[in-house]
Amino acid sequence: MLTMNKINKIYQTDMVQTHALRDFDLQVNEGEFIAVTGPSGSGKTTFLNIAGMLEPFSSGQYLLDGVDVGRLNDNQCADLRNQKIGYIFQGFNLIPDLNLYENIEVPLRYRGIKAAERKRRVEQRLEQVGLASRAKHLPQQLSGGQQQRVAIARALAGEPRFLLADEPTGNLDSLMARQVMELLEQINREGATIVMVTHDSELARRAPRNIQVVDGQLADFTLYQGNPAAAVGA
Ligand SMILES: Nc1ncnc2c1ncn2[C@@H]1O[C@H](COP(=O)(O)OP(=O)(O)OP(=O)(O)O)[C@@H](O)[C@H]1O
Repeated sequence: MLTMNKINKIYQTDMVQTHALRDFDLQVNEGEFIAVTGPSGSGKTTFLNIAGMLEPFSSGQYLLDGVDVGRLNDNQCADLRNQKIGYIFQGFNLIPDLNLYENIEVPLRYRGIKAAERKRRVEQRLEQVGLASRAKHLPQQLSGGQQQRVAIARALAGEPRFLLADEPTGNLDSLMARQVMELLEQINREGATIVMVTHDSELARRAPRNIQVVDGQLADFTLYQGNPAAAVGA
């Protein structure tokens, strides 16, 4: 589904150059659920943003379902992203003037989904994250954890085949974090491929595949649970 070959990302700011990803290689197969861990500043968010086509890379090749992302223009990138990718942002990215219902509905409008289907999806996802009674509330009227759940509902409403999540449980207590993890596991069983960045080692261990980013590269250590054969490339 996703193949990255020798991806490099260099940020240039004033006098400072940061090599955030170095010859980054990764293959993600359809239906996988991968947890990404690693030290702060090691490049996890950069990798996720590039995978989600939210920022360009400096060199290398990124194939998504066989499409060479580096050859697409901005509009083509946006189309592909809309079709295939859901993204749960670290900072929620909710629109402050819209209520919860509207926040979840916005990306569905962009995709041209009809009103009745939009209503069905928004209500289903609000229910699923336990916020159905808050549909008319504005984001500022919610706690950080509740806003995080809205951001998750918004990503899931798009029914993406490929879900990228940056610290989706970062603002949640441990009970809510487990519930979010169960939600992601359910979405994964329903067919979505998931890549989740997390600092929570307990949650990471629940994912069938763990990868670690260190200094902009995949660490040699890559732990596979439940499928030891995969660890040796079999
Ligand atoms: N927009 C940017 N401009 C310049 N440098 C950046 C930018 N974004 C990230 N970096 C740098 O790239 C490196 C990797 O950052 P990144 O956010 O990908 O790390 P991370 O592993 O997600 O960190 P954390 O776990 O703290 O969120 C860091 O050195 C960071 O300072």
